[in-house]
Amino acid sequence: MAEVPRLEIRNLRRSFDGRAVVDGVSLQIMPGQVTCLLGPSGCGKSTTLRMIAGVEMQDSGEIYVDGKLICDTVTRVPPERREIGLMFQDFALFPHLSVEGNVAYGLRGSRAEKRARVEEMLGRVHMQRFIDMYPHQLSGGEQQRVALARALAPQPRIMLMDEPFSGLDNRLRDGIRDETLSILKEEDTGVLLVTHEPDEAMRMADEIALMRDGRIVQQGAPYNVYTRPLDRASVAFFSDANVRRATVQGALAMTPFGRFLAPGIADGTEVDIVFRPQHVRIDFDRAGVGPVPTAVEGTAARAVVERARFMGNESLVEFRLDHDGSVMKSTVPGVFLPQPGTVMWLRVRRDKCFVFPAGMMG
Ligand SMILES: Nc1ncnc2c1ncn2[C@@H]1O[C@H](COP(=O)(O)OP(=O)(O)OP(=O)(O)O)[C@@H](O)[C@H]1O
Repeated sequence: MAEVPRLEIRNLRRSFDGRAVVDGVSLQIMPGQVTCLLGPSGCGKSTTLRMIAGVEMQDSGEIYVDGKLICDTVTRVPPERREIGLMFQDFALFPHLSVEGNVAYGLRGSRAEKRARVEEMLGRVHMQRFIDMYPHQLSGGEQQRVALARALAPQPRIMLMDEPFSGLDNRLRDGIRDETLSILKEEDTGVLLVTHEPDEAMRMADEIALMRDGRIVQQGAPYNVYTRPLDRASVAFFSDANVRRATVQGALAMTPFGRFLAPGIADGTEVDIVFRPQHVRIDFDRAGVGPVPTAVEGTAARAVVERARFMGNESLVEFRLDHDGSVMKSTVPGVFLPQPGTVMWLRVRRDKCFVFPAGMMG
């Protein structure tokens, strides 16, 4: 028998003041699966999450948990009976309850059972020694970790998380994030995590649902969404992107980097050739001569270093192309800091670039 999704939403819609903020969103999350709803600010991610949580009512569409309808426009299971855990950025702890009281809230069983579960959960977020303290005695990051323990303690079937790690400093964030993921996977929870940070989505998600203007525009494994972007906006959302505009003639687009294939695109159409800085290949100038053209990397374009910055894991070098003075960015692993004014030759890997009709920003 086919496995039943932990969470399924069908065609959710919600408008505010006549504007569709969530415009027909459907998705399924299987047990133990983490799906990230990723998109720019204001695209409708939080509204989607709030409807699933039951704190916002949809105009239309259905929500199912383990195959059971919990909400459409007729049926409406109240939020507290949906067996959905919530971990929102502004989801405050109860100020009058101790850390123990907060984490035990919503737990069933004997006092001893509750205490054992509270200790286990606090241990997992490294907060055991704060068990008798009150929220006002904790830092923001510590409060967030207690909130996480509280959300995980009742073993919800589904966990909805809205930028849950954003208040933590970098060093803590990675550890808590990984620990949270492993708890959720162990307990077969389905997770829907909202973020506007591609790095966070890539790190956490089994599947990314890319959202824009109230719709899911692309969905798949992080690798697929990153390497097969839908349009120029999707490339630019994940990383810096270089763009060359060109006109198609005979299914080819001519650029200072040589020809690019543009199959199926009509003569005279303008296209944007989009490529990430890490796919620009740099060669040194040898007495005014660039490297020999190849099928994989095309023709080299002469360029001058504008500036170079060390970024930690890599260096970012900005070039100005001789051809038209446009700026191209390139990243190189490690330390590579050529002097401004240095002449170099740039090539673009054909298998790593994308050709989209011009102006297709989604
Ligand atoms: N109660 C409301 N009344 C009117 N407009 C609303 C309401 N709630 C949300 N909106 C609008 O709906 C749009 C989507 O909001 P939402 O919070 O879902 O976006 P988001 O993708 O989660 O953004 P962010 O990452 O900034 O939180 C925004 O333009 C917001 O102003």
